[in-house]
Amino acid sequence: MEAVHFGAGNIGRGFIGLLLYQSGYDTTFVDVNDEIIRAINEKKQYSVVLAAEDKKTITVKNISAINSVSNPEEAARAIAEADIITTAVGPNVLPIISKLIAQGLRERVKTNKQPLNIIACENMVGGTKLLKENIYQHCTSEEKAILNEMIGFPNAAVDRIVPNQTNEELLQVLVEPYYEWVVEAPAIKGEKPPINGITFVEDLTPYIERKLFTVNTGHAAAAYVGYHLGYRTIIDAMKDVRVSDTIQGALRESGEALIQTYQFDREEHEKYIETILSRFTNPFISDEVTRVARGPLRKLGARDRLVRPAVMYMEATGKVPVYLAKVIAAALAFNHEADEEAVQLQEMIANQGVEATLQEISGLEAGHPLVASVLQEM
Ligand SMILES: NC(=O)c1ccc[n+]([C@@H]2O[C@H](COP(=O)([O-])OP(=O)(O)OC[C@H]3O[C@@H](n4cnc5c(N)ncnc54)[C@H](O)[C@@H]3O)[C@@H](O)[C@H]2O)c1
Ligand SMILES: O=P(O)(O)OC[C@@H](O)[C@@H](O)[C@H](O)[C@H](O)CO
Repeated sequence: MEAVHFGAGNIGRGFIGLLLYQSGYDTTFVDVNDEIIRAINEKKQYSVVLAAEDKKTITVKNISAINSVSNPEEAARAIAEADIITTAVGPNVLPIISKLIAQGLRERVKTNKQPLNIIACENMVGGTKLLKENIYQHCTSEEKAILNEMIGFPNAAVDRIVPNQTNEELLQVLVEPYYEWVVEAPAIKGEKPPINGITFVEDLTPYIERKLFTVNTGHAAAAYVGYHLGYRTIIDAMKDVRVSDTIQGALRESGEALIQTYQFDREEHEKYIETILSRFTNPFISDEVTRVARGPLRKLGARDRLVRPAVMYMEATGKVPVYLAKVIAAALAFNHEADEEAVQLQEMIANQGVEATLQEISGLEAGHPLVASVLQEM
């Protein structure tokens, strides 16, 4: 079985690539980072180390890589022949890879009548849907009609903390032992992809929202408040009671919103929160706050981990969140110079003020009580 995976980064190598290998796939990574691409083609394997006491190491084999910028024809050919396509490139990159995928699918449908599934493994609601919409922008109505029959676009939720890597061996990747990959079954075309480790569900919405508004909301709280207080890593930030109190409060608020919206069992949800907090304090992982805080414009978006659970909380309880407002305020203050979105955010604030900036990024209308609550925390 042949897999094409876009993005040979942390999640690509440390999670999706590993599961594909363990399920019997030969994987072609498509990326733009020439150093990584050359290393994959030269070594033809890499190790995944589990961040736990025994540092269990798994060798991932049967891999190759293609540079989509210098060799798009070869990448399109791989897409044409693939049995599964996955991505872990970041939400902002999905529109960029869509033209190449459209080109590969166009070649594919001329000769290959097998159904194919494309799964975007990104931290967002509706990642594969967004990718599909972008692919379809490059297709004619006739092509779209054919793709509708042959290509499945299931949305997915992925969960595994994979920090930025600084290993002597370039391709080696350290990952937490925990993982969850949930895929929307009704959108699949043909047989379900035989990937060990995927949980197929009928309705993904509660799963992706529970993950994004608990794991990523809590993580963002640790990162933005931690950055503000001068911490470099998540684990160090978590030791500060001002950070841990804010996380607890933010997860109580997002938890209330999730429990009331999706009727999750309260006790089960509290256990889920505990598990997540223990993952943030895994002593074998050093995760930089700037990685977790990356892309504040995306993270302050209407459907992302801060504003959406805050609005859901207001809809569910009629109250304005306090802790989520604190985290949104800390996110607005994120000014890390190496982060393009942070630089852009600070320029927006300097030009038009905090209130107008928050409204523009989050889509909250003027006079929204959440805006006032955030401004109080600045
Ligand atoms: N790291 C985590 O803990 C984690 C966990 C769950 C989900 N995610 C999600 O997975 C996705 C990837 O995150 P990551 O941490 O692996 O990031 P990363 O930066 O480590 O990896 C992204 C990879 O995509 C490549 N890329 C960029 N532009 C490309 C293009 N045009 N074509 C092909 N490849 C391109 C980069 O070179 C890089 O290798 C994000 O959506 C993230 O939110 C990350
Ligand atoms: O990848 P982002 O930028 O959406 O979010 C940063 C982290 O919160 C994220 O990568 C987590 O480590 C991951 O979502 C855990 O499953």
